[in-house]
Amino acid sequence: MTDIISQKREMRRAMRAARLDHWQALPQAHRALIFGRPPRAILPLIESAEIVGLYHAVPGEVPTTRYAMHLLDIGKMIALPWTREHAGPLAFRLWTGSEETLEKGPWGPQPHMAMPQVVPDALFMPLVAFDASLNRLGQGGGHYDGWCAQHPATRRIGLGWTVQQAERVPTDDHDMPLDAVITEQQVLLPTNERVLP
Ligand SMILES: Nc1nc2c(c(=O)[nH]1)N(C=O)[C@@H](CNc1ccc(C(=O)N[C@@H](CCC(=O)O)C(=O)O)cc1)CN2
Ligand SMILES: Nc1ncnc2c1ncn2[C@@H]1O[C@H](COP(=O)(O)OP(=O)(O)OP(=O)(O)O)[C@@H](O)[C@H]1O
Repeated sequence: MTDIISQKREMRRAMRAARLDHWQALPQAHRALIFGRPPRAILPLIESAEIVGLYHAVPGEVPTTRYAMHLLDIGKMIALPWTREHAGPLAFRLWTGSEETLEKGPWGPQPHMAMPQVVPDALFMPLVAFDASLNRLGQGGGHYDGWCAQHPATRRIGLGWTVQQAERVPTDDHDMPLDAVITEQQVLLPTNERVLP
């Protein structure tokens, strides 16, 4: 086991716990409201996108329900992660925005296999941890890493709570930095510019 792998494992453990604690402390009705719509600062990353990728949040993750509704309202198509099996590669399939059109997948609700597979032009990704250099730590399955490596033109936007910011996320050669991170307190951009959401 290389040092980076064990550092990532330890950071994942600590940050998953911090993420869940933070989420649990928020009143349920407030969680989704905090992330109402993508902040102005990231509009350049999504304005020309026809298809925007989101995710179906699990406990602890930043909720995406309001983003989904907003993106549909402004005429975007939205897509969600889809995998055939646990270890399977990640794909994206279109989503109508209705919970009823989702079915049970290996990792949770996902679009039906009959929905068209698409390549989102911009992708909102759940984070386990991030840092000021826009490095991302995910679940460790390599799902997003693999997909992003094959689709480098897709803009990568991380969603996380401020408590998930690390001093420095350990990185491998395959890790691709994000184009932006949105938290409940700020938007992090590559220039280290800090703006309010
Ligand atoms: N909401 C959501 N959807 C997603 C992801 C995600 O992180 N969040 N994914 C992101 O890739 C993909 C699914 N991959 C996942 C990989 C691992 C775990 C997970 O929960 N892992 C275990 C720990 C596994 C380990 O450390 O060995 C866990 O947290 O208990 C979840 C999803 C696609 N869909
Ligand atoms: N582009 C890639 N090509 C081949 N293997 C990769 C690639 N990206 C990641 N992997 C492999 O996937 C596994 C998980 O990588 P890593 O620990 O960086 O996960 P992560 O970024 O936290 O997770 P995820 O990408 O699922 O959000 C590692 O074994 C890594 O070698």
